[in-house]
Amino acid sequence: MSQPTGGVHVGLWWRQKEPTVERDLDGLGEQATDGHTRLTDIGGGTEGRSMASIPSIPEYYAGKNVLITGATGFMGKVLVEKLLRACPEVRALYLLVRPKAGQSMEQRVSDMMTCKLFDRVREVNPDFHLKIIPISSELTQPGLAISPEDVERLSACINVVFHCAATIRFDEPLKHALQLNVIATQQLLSLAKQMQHLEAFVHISTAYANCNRKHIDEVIYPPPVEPKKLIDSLEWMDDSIVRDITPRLIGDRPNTYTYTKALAECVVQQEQDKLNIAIIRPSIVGASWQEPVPGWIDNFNGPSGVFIAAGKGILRTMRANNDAVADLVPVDMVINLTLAAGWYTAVHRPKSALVYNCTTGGINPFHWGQIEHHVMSSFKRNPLEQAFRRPNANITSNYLMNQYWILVSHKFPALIYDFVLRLSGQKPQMMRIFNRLHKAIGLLEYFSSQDWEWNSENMSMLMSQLTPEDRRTFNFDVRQLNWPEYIENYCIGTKKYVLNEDMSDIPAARQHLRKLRNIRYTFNTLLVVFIWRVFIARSQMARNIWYFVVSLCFKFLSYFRASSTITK
Ligand SMILES: CCCCCCCCCCCCCCCC(=O)SCCNC(=O)CCNC(=O)[C@H](O)C(C)(C)COP(=O)(O)OP(=O)(O)OC[C@H]1O[C@@H](n2cnc3c(N)ncnc32)[C@H](O)[C@@H]1OP(=O)(O)O
Ligand SMILES: NC(=O)C1=CN([C@@H]2O[C@H](COP(=O)(O)OP(=O)(O)OC[C@H]3O[C@@H](n4cnc5c(N)ncnc54)[C@H](OP(=O)(O)O)[C@@H]3O)[C@@H](O)[C@H]2O)C=CC1
Repeated sequence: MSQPTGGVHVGLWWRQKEPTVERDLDGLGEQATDGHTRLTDIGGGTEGRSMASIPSIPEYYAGKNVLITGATGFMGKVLVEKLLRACPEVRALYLLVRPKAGQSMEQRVSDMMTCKLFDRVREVNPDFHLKIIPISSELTQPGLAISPEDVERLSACINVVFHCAATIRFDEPLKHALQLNVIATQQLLSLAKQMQHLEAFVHISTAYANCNRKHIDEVIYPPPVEPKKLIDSLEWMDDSIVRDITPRLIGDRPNTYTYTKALAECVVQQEQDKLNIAIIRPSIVGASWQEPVPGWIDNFNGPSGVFIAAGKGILRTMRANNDAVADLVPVDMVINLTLAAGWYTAVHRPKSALVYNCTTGGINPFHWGQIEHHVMSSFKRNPLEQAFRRPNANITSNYLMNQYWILVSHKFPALIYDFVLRLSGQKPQMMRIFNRLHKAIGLLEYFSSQDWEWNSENMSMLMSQLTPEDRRTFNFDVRQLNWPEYIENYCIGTKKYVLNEDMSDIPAARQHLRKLRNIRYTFNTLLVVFIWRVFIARSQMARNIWYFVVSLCFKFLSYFRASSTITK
């Protein structure tokens, strides 16, 4: 297994080309209607082209057929919505979707379109669903399980591919993660090579694909192992052997997710001579910043589950470094950058794949300690319904301290709660919830306990290439993020969109927190009295101290009463 050494500096291409790419904003008006036809005729690179022929982003996507994988996922949905809303002239979106949980792929797509996320686009264009064409596909199957007719159809019409699908589970067995994150990517690239009018292939990776490095440039690093060799070797091994050798294979990466995403980048890079490729590497993708609504989020992944568990008062302690940068990036910014990168790749046709580290830490840093503070105060202002305890989570980098608080603040209350449930004839559940929570946060701690430095020059370069109008519509300027406001909206978003709680119930939720506070005070008082009673029953010294304190209090009281009578 070869260890990553240097990197292939594909990110430098733009710096050589930059002086030639100036925009003639006056020329753009002319392009609005026919920009796309001209672009499909361009043969490689922007050299020698009239600056006036560069369309804006919506102009570019006008009339285009776009293929999207992972459209039913968190980021895929935001991508579909934004494309439909900000590029209303896009011709069609072909979504590769699989049937799931007893639902056909058509049913899943039509359910997706009724979701709140699409309210804004529905207002502007109630018929937006006519532009969505679901294609049945199971990415883990040979040929992606796309029918020959669909392959023909896609080959004939697709102009841009966005590959978002992946398994993002940290505990995914290596064989499955490899199948979906690497082999499916390989198969999609083969399909892309058959597409006669393909202008850009955008692959969504992760900023943590190379988390075994502290400084990460916008380059594709040599893979930990040649993907083809690994695929061939794992093919004949049974699952238990693969499970046994997984830790050796992933080496200094924390999980199969980051490992297979690194391999996928290598697979994508191998095609860079034949296709126009962009690789987007977001860090920790969080709720939306502004669009389509602030705070939109629909899952428990990454920090969202942690915030919810803290807001419900379940999570009281977690291992994280207060001073480490929390590299969160809002989903709408990631999607804006993705669409802009698709445009740039198709219009400028870089000679090799460009990598965009889509991160915030280097430009507008915020730390886990600050996140903890703002999450807690936000949930105190806007509490979640039926909290288990008052929100009060603390992060610590000290292992022993964390174990102590797990015992005192997680396991002990869970035992008491389950005991009460048992007494009332119900099934105990709290310990089970805590065990799952501990598993989840155990998998996240790697990312919250250290920080990384990402170079994000390509992101800045891309921004400099946009017209002022596109910069507003496809805003990914992370300097504009106001973190406290963003975190507040994020917490409210988890309440509204993940837990489906009504904002009008906040007074009742506050009342519930007050009740919990009173229960806690009463419980603590009873506990102190109980311990003290046990103590003074057994020790003469404790009794002496007790009488001394009581007589002291009595003397003070008499003194204040006497002095207040004199002053009257
Ligand atoms: C105030 C403090 C501030 C400090 C705050 C620090 C935050 C520090 C974040 C770092 C974050 C790094 C992120 C790296 C950046 C990427 O590269 S992004 C990719 C991120 N990927 C993930 O986050 C996936 C992680 N999740 C997993 O691997 C798996 O879900 C887990 C955690 C192993 C759990 O597996 P499982 O026990 O099999 O559970 P799973 O089937 O996933 O879910 C079962 C149910 O529990 C729910 N659930 C899942 N997770 C949770 C959860 N965490 N809570 C509650 N319910 C949950 C599911 O929705 C599901 O519900 P149903 O559909 O059954 O109704
Ligand atoms: N979320 C994050 O914080 C980050 C995500 N990323 C990357 O962004 C991309 C999108 O992530 P995100 O939206 O959060 O992930 P989700 O888990 O929300 O979505 C994954 C998508 O992939 C699809 N998919 C999974 N397996 C298959 C399959 N066998 N056949 C067909 N489709 C399948 C899912 O479809 P289905 O609905 O059928 O399951 C779903 O649409 C991924 O590549 C991820 O690595 C990168 C950095 C951070």
